[in-house]
Amino acid sequence: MNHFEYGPEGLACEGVPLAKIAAEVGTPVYVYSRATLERHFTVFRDALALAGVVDPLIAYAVKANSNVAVLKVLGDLGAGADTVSEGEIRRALAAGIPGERIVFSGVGKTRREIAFALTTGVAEINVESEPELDLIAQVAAELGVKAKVAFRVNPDVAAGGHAKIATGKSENKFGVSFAEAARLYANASNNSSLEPVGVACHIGSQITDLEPMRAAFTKMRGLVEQLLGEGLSVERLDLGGGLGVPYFNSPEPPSPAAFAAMVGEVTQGLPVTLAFEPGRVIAANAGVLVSEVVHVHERPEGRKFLVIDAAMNDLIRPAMYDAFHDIRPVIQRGGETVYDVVGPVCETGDTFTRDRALPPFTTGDLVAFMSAGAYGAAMASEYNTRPLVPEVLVDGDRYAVIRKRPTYEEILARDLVPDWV
Ligand SMILES: Cc1ncc(COP(=O)(O)O)c(C=O)c1O
Ligand SMILES: N[C@@H](CCCC[NH3+])C(=O)O
Repeated sequence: MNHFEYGPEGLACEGVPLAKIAAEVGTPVYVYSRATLERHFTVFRDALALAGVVDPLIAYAVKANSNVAVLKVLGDLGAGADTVSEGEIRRALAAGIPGERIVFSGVGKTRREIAFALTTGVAEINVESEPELDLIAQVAAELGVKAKVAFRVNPDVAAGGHAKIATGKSENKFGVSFAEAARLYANASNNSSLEPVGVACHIGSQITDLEPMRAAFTKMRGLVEQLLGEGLSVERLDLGGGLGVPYFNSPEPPSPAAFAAMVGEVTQGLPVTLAFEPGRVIAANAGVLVSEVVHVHERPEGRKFLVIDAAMNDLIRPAMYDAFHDIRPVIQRGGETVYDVVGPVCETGDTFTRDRALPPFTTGDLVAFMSAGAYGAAMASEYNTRPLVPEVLVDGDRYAVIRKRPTYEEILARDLVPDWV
């Protein structure tokens, strides 16, 4: 079931034409389908259940799309939250996701963030290095609490995909080395301020091949068995996120069912519960970015630029990772023209695509960037003082603005000019 389909009024999200949202909210605007978010989460959850994974913690990776309304849709279905900052923990809590379903990851958690996480009773703080373990123990001792920690282990497995988002090799900054994990786990078990609850791994994002995951998870299984064999208590194995999604021209990723079957095989009989941190697979294809054509600029040398009102600050994935997003006309039409699609920001990198065959456009036409629900709005900025792009959630025939576009007054009020300037 696809919730972004053409109807009589052009491309629609569920029952709401994107042209209607663009007219009422303005462009650029992110539009998300509640039904798709729910379907992606339940497909992931049901696939795990079918593969025999009992009672997993599915901690949605908040970084993919951190709007509180989106978190609430997922939280209401039982999702937990994988977070990487105090801000993300606060968002998850605001969406009603309880501390016991929150995982706190990240290589540079500060003293303040650790203290905040401990007071909210998160399910596990994923420890990424030995100095961090020491800091967590110190903060927990000061607060008089026992910190539940899991060790994020770097399995030294290459996951393929873009180098900027690979995390599972020992040259990357993430996680403690596989060789150190057992020693650190044992040390933590002897520290009265720490309660080691498990081990975790996450080898990268937009992974389209199950084999590196299988290799990493098999190593993690070995580690759990080793720890249990040493008489240590291990409750949870967190297998991270990273499952890829179809971006139209990309290699077809494994389905959640194939992923879950592989997980079921690798972890069969292991006496621990499993946790997962899926982000993109839940949110990417639940959202689009709608933008309006500002000009069509044709050079005498032949290149045609489609200048639109969205820019790299609104959707940075093409500029940052050379990512491909399918671009569709909101109103279908025939014919084909080859365009470079660019935004108004003064950087050559503000190019969404080059030499893309699209239907012919004129000023005022609307385009939709597909698969933009993950790492779209969440990575947006106000570069060039372009107001942060608004977000809309569609539910059947109705929609709500779930993040409003800031006014220029609000933007300017954040800058404080001291009286000595
Ligand atoms: C620790 C951790 N967990 C989960 C995720 C979510 O990844 P994805 O959106 O690829 O599922 C990431 C980002 O790659 C991450 O760094
Ligand atoms: N932001 C990246 C993914 C990074 C994953 C975060 N660990 C993207 O858009 O593809």
